[in-house]
This record gives sequence, C-alpha cells and structure tokens, in this order.
Amino acid sequence: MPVSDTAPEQASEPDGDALPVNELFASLQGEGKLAGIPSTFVRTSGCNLRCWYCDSYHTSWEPTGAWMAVEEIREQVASRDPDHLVLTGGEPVIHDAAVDLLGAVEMHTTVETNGTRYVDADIDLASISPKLANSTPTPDRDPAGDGEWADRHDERRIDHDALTRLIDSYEFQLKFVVADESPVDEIESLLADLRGSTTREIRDADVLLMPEGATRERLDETRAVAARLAEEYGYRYTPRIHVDLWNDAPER
Ligand SMILES: C[S@@+](CC[C@H](N)C(=O)[O-])C[C@H]1O[C@@H](n2cnc3c(N)ncnc32)[C@H](O)[C@@H]1O
Ligand SMILES: Nc1nc2[nH]cc(C(=O)O)c2c(=O)[nH]1
Ligand code: SF4
Ligand SMILES: [Mg+2]
Repeated sequence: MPVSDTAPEQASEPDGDALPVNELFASLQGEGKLAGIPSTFVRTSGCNLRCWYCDSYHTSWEPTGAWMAVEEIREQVASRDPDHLVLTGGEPVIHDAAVDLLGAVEMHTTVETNGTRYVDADIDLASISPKLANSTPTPDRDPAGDGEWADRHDERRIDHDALTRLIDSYEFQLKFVVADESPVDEIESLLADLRGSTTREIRDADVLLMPEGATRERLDETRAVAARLAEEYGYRYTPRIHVDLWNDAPER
C-alpha cells in the first residue's frame, strides 16, 4: 500500500531528518541507462515545478505523503533485496534530508531530478530530466487549474548553473520527454550551452529521448516519434518499461 494511504491528511514535519514520502516500493528501473535493474524506489512528495504531463500527480499538483525519519527509510530500504536505490519524486533534492538519506544507504543510488537544484550528495547516477517548453502547464493543458502555474514553471524550469554543476559532479544522463518534433531545437541549443559550460564530455549516448506518456495508450502515440528522433539526431532512446508492463499502476 502506498505510504500515503496510511498517512494523516495533514501530517506535519517531525523533528530531525525526515522526508515526506509518497511511496516506497520495489520495482524494475523503468527508464534510462539502468532500465531493467531491480531497484527500491523512494518517492518524495513536493515539487518546485508543475509539468502538465506529470505522471506523479500526487507529489506535484496535489502533494500527498507521510513524513518518515531518514533512519526509518534507510531500514525499510535495507530490508529489501535490490542493491539499487532510486530516489525520485516529486523533486527529491528540494528536501535537504535527501542528502542524509543518500549518505546513509550502502547501495548504488540513482537520483531522478529535474536539474533545477545542485546538491552535494552520495549520488552514483544523476538522472537529470531538464524540463522543456513542452512541459509548461498552459491553460489548455493544465490538469488542475487555468494556467496559474505557467509563468512560475517557465521561470524555474531551466537553471544552467545547477545543470552544469550536476554534470560536472556526477555520472549523469540527460532524459528529455518528447511527444513530437517541437522540442528538438530547444534540446540542441541547451546541449550546446551545457557542452560549453561543463568540464565533462556530454556524449550523445548520455542524452536520452523518452516518449511522453503515463499510459500504454499514450505511449502508443509517442514512442515512434521519440525513436525516430533518437535515430535521426544520434541520441539514445529510452523506453518506459514500467508503463509498458504495468500501465499507470501505483507502486510500479
Ligand atoms: C515524476 S519525475 C520525478 C523526478 C523529477 N521531478 C524529474 O522530473 O526528473 C520522474 C521522471 O518521469 C518523467 N515523466 C513524468 N511524467 C512523464 C510522462 N507523462 N511521460 C514521460 N515521462 C514523464 C520525468 O521527466 C522524469 O524523468
Ligand atoms: N519502475 C519505475 N521506474 C522508474 N524510473 C523513474 C521513475 C520515476 O517516477 O521517477 C520510475 C517509476 O515510477 N517506476
Ligand atoms: S519536475 Fe518531475 S515531479 Fe515535478 S512536475 Fe515535472 S515531472 Fe512531475
Ligand atoms: Mg514515474
């Protein structure tokens, strides 16, 4: 059962290091370079952005979760089989206690982040998914209102300095959500900027195009174009195998 099912509606922040946890579960990593690897997922609640397509609505648009002490999370994670932890959200690195959790576990750590904040932490793979203009919740595609978040989202979604520092500091992948050709120019220009600012090489194989879709039906509409663009531009395609396998089921 998702942790949030058992949480009081208005759970307040406890003393000490704690994170608001929306779900904690075992699955296969569904996306990116490590797709297919059995992993334990910790999904924090709360995000500084509001992508219209967010497949984790209850951590962004309507954040829900139960505060858990970092030590309790560490114990629950350690009691499970996988030796890979995926810390995701919501946006996990807006919580300072994310750094404590990453330092407390003895396993491979992937952090799924939108790349708007740099943190110094025990991160083995920074899975960075910069948010493009195609994520902005304009009035016509706002799932919760009438575009009230659009400007704030647009102002915050790209932070070149944070992206550069993350790439400089960690093994990384850059995952871009695409549903059609429209974001290609923005991807190319962002990569050109980042290649100019980072001390590291950004190989085309570090750049992954991911089809937009939280359901199999939607992926059926977006997979082919993501794959075609990856071939055409020399980037990598990443499936969303958790959606293919389990559709939009919770804890998957
Ligand atoms: C829910 S986000 C949480 C981590 C972080 N906030 C971020 O955006 O990277 C996890 C991953 O799912 C992707 N994602 C969210 N909704 C999606 C959708 N409808 N289709 C494809 N990818 C999606 C994000 O781009 C990100 O790579
Ligand atoms: N299986 C599975 N793999 C994932 N990789 C990244 C996810 C995420 O929501 O951040 C995710 C997810 O929600 N499920
Ligand atoms: S940044 Fe990530 S968690 Fe936040 S709204 Fe976008 S996809 Fe959802
Ligand atoms: Mg997900």
